[in-house]
Amino acid sequence: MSTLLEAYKNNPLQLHHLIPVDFHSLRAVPESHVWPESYNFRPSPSDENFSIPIVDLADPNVKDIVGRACQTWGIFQVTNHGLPSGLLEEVESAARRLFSLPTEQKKKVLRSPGGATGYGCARIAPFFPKFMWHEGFTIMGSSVDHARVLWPLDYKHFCDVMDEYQKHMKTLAHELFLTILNSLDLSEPEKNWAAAVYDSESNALQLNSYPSCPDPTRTLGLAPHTDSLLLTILHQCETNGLQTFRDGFGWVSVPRVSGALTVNVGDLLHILSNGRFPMVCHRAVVNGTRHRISVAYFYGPRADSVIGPFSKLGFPRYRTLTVKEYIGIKAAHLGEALSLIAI
Ligand SMILES: O=C(O)CCC(=O)C(=O)O
Ligand SMILES: [Fe+2]
Repeated sequence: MSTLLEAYKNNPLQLHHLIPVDFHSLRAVPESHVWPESYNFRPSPSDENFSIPIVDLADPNVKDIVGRACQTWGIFQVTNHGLPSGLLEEVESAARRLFSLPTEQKKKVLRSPGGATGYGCARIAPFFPKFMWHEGFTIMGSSVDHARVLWPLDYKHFCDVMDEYQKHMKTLAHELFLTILNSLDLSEPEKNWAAAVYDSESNALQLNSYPSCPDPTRTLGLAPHTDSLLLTILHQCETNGLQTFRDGFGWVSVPRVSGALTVNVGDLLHILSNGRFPMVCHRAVVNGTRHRISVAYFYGPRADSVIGPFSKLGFPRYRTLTVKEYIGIKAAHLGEALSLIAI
């Protein structure tokens, strides 16, 4: 758990990068949130032969299918993931309840400048010239301290839903991680070692809110980034908005498939795979009429684990370092982090 917290403490944010504007009071997109046209928010024209893989986790060949999806795209959607029915709807409605609170109330649980949990702008904000049409709420472990402030008499339901969701995400993420390890050509000891050492410890649940926007073609919900840990499992609730960058093609939409979850490779898994799994640069666009919610679960290893390319995957492209060190480099350099550890 100390991973993210320590890295963030050393890279505190300024208040203007921490407090989202009151989106509901805006009738137009303010200059501060207008992004240059070079960001071109429209995805490349869709092509049926060029869409994100959908993987049925009950498929007997799941190991090969997931391995191929990680290598070709680094991002895929999963069905038959075993989440109890109703939990996806419950987490969405709990998130909506939070974001529909008055701004002054949400600010009572504002993330501290060097903190990791609570309400605020996306952590990547300082790396970009414009502000994002986004507000977020980050949970690591229990959400009870913040929920008690938000709903002094009625916080339990929110906490129960978040606990239950995290419990199921942890199980699913670990299963996916084992499937991915099995798909790689590793020795048995190396595989077993990785499965034990990298079992989830540094996890975070990120609730994202993208209020409906008067001019969605001029602003961005979440700027292009890669996720830092091993794997991310994303629930896009109701409204599309996620896009992923594909070399030689451009931005590709990741349309939501009802009941499916989106999985993407994070930086640490890219490093472990010695670059075999591509970096997954992605972003979120906003909607003109709908208030979009997404819920991201970040799955990562213990802070003190040492991470480096698996020895069977060729000459190492990255140096070996602790997870804590990598997260610190990412917090200070964002998109440059991987090149800073390249050999
Ligand atoms: O909202 C989305 O579709 C993307 C969210 C995301 O990339 C993140 O939380 O890291
Ligand atoms: Fe992300």
